[in-house]
Amino acid sequence: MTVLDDIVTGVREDLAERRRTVPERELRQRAAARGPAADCVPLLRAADGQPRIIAEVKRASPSRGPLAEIADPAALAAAYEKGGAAAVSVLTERRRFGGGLADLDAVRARVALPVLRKDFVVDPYQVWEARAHGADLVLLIVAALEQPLLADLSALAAEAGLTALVETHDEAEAERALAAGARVVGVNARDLKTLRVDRSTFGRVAPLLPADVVRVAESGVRGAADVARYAGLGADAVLVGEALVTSGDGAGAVAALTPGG
Ligand SMILES: O=C(O)c1ccccc1NCC(=O)[C@H](O)[C@H](O)COP(=O)(O)O
Repeated sequence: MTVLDDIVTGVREDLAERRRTVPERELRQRAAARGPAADCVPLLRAADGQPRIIAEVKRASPSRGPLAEIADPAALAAAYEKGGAAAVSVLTERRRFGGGLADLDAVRARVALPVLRKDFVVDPYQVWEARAHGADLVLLIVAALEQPLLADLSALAAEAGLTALVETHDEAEAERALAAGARVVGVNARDLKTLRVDRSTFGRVAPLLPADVVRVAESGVRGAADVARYAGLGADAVLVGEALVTSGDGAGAVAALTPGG
């Protein structure tokens, strides 16, 4: 079993439990009551050659184990906002990342920025759940989804008013993301089988993406030099987790990623 399979198995078990407590129709009502989500495409497009920073609330990970005690995720998100982040990503997967919907609720209540629900979305229920809890964006991982389900979840995200960040790891997955209608495509440098980070992945995959697609470089960003290199390769936005949560200064660490920005 791959790490991804293992994570998704746990996600499905946790999801079954939540579904017993909160029916999907209630989530749809709560999503509708939220009103429109942020229009994320323009907000994530690079401006004047400066990529946007998507700053992540990440407690732990399969590749690195526990990363940081985040006692107050809302305060961390507010620090990211102060430092100039364009959006906040919140990992809501519980078993391997230590996250949860409570983190999403707390962050949503504190910041005005677009918020990404970062999870392993494999069921329409999770899309409604994302919007019901105030997310503006939802992650769809191509490697975790057969093409018809990827297309269905992309369409459902749009119906729920969410922007889908469709995550890819190679050229074939980029083709699948585009075929599913993605307008925001992530290229994740972390291989989901080995968990190794290969920062050359973005340079191979991004040229396949049309100019009107927002390109997001994900994972393994250690500092401003990595951000600048991704900017040179055409990244609109860069998603950063570990380097920020381990910095001890969320605002300063975000600001330092784009020193000229
Ligand atoms: O972070 C992991 O170990 C991981 C393992 C398996 C699937 C996903 C994983 N991470 C999710 C992410 O995509 C990252 O949290 C995100 O891109 C930020 O990465 P980093 O800056 O390297 O923390």
